[in-house]
Order: sequence, then structure tokens, then C-alpha cells
Amino acid sequence: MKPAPFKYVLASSLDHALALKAEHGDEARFLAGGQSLIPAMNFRLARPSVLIDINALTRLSGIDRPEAGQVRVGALTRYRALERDGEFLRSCPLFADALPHIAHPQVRNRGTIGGNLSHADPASELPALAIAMQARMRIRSAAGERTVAASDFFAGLLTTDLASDEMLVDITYPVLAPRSGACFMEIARRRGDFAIAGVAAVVTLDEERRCASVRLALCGVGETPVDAGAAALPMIGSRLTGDAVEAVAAGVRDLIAPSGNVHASPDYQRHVAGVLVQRAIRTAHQRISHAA
Ligand SMILES: Cc1cc2nc3c(=O)[nH]c(=O)nc-3n(C[C@H](O)[C@H](O)[C@H](O)COP(=O)(O)OP(=O)(O)OC[C@H]3O[C@@H](n4cnc5c(N)ncnc54)[C@H](O)[C@@H]3O)c2cc1C
Repeated sequence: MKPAPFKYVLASSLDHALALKAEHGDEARFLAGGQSLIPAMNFRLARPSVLIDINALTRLSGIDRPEAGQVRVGALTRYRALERDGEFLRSCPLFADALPHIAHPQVRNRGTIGGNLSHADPASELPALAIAMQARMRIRSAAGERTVAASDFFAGLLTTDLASDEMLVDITYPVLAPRSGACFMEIARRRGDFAIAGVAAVVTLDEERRCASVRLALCGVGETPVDAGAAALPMIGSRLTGDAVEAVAAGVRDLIAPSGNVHASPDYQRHVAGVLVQRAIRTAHQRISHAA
């Protein structure tokens, strides 16, 4: 199908883009990589009357370090740029695991991190990473700026905290702390498909090699990415044992409420999520041991 008629505007500056969004509100959509929006328009699931192309706003693209221990990624940064930045992948190793699972190289050449997070597909990898890494999202409108924690950004199915006049401009991630290991794993029907279930885990040990923190987030098993950190709280202060990891997996299986899809029943998704939680925590832990 072809999209419903729309007006196309190439934004010449951030202020221009934000002024257009303030004027047209929900009738307008930003066009970033177009890898979710254009298919949705072609199927007429999305019918914006104004398309605000932000691809000329090069200052929205790139990776920098605003202060020690933090990495900031511009919303228009493409997956491909992240995949090719070794320093970024060493600072934020969950991305090294997760990016190859996103679609195919052609999609990764165009898709942007800001488009991904704003689209808020619950099966998508990067929203789960943002929650597990405790990222912060900087949001702008013509009226001003605010910052939101990733855990408060994803409001529902394909829905975020963004108001109709707002744009996500960048995302700040803490770099992996000392004595920490991270792992993302997912199961999908085919390489490049959206996940049936996926798990991001970040494990940090104290000086006695007991668990100081375990952060967990899942994709594909609910209407939003799921923050499952609470299920790992019993591990804090103790050594990471097989029994403890199995108990966390059981807690996650109880916590999630997958709805199932044509490829997987809710029970299967719950089972897969539990298996992945155990593998991701163990792998994250092994990666600390190997780095130490
Ligand atoms: C074949 C195929 C397979 C795919 N598989 C996967 C997968 O496995 N995992 C996965 O995560 N994704 C997958 N995707 C989706 C892909 O990752 C998209 O790139 C991503 O969801 C959207 O990013 P985009 O830059 O293309 O955004 P667009 O499609 O341009 O925009 C998406 C939405 O976000 C809004 N938007 C864009 N940028 C901003 C911003 N800065 N601020 C506010 N709103 C904004 C747009 O208005 C639109 O509503 C797949 C896509 C295809 C075509």
C-alpha cells in the first residue's frame, strides 16, 4: 500500500523542528531512520498529516562523554555508528551483545537510537538496555527541556512519556562500573526478527566478590520493557550461586505477563525468559571474573 497524503518538511534546525511539532502536535511525526514509521504509514497504521524530517540535524547525531563515567548518544545516531565505535562498545558492552540482534545491516544503516526508543516497541532490544543501564533521556520542546529516567520513559505499548510537542534529543548511559559484567541474550524465531524474549543483565560485585547490585530488564514479554531488578534483590550481599540464580529466574517468571504471539505461547515465553535470565546473569558474572 501507499501512505495517506502528507506534507513533507525538511527541518533546517532543531528550533525549526520543535516549532513545527508545537504547531501540529499529534498530527505531525518526526522522520528519523524511517524503518518503523514508513512501514506503518504504508500500512496506514500511521497517518501523520505532516512529516518533519530531522535527518539534516547533524548535531543530534554522535557519541560524546559529558563527564567521567557517562556516555551520551545523540538521538539521530544510527545503529551502524554504534556498532563501529569500539570505545563505545567497551564502555557500554550490552550494546555489543544487543545490536547484532536488531534487524539486518540494511535496517541498521538507517535506524536511529532515538527513533527506536521513541517508537517503544516492547519486543525491541534497546528499551530493555536503557532500563538495565539506568539511562537518562533528554527531551526538548519549543518551551524547554527536561530529563527522564528510562524506567519512567516507556508508558505502554508503543507509547512513551513524550508529549505531542516533544523530541527525544539524546540519551546518557553510565559506563560499566568496575567489578561489573554485562550480558544481553535473546531468542527470536529467525536472526533479525523481534525477540520472543530477551534479557539484559548487569552484575556488580563488591570487594569480597558478593553481589553489590544486579540489574535486569526484559524485552518481548509485556506491553513495555520489563524492569525485573526487584526479582534479583535477594541476591544482593551474597555470593552468586546456582540456587540463587534459579531463584531469580523463578521470580522473573512470576513477575512477567507475556501475552503470546503467533510464534510463542505465553507459557513458552515465560519459560524462555527464565532460561535467559539464568544464562545472562551467569555470563555477566563470568565476564567479571575474566576481566579481573
Ligand atoms: C525488517 C525490519 C526488522 C526490524 N527488526 C527490529 C528488531 O529486531 N529490533 C528492533 O529494535 N527494531 C527492529 N526494527 C525497527 C528498527 O529498529 C527501527 O529503526 C526503529 O524501530 C525506529 O528507528 P528509526 O530511526 O527508523 O525511526 P522512525 O521509523 O523514523 O520513527 C519511529 C517513530 O519514532 C518517532 N521519532 C523518531 N525519532 C524521534 C525523536 N528523536 N524524538 C521523538 N520521536 C521520534 C517517529 O516520529 C516515529 O513515530 C526492524 C525494522 C525492520 C524494517
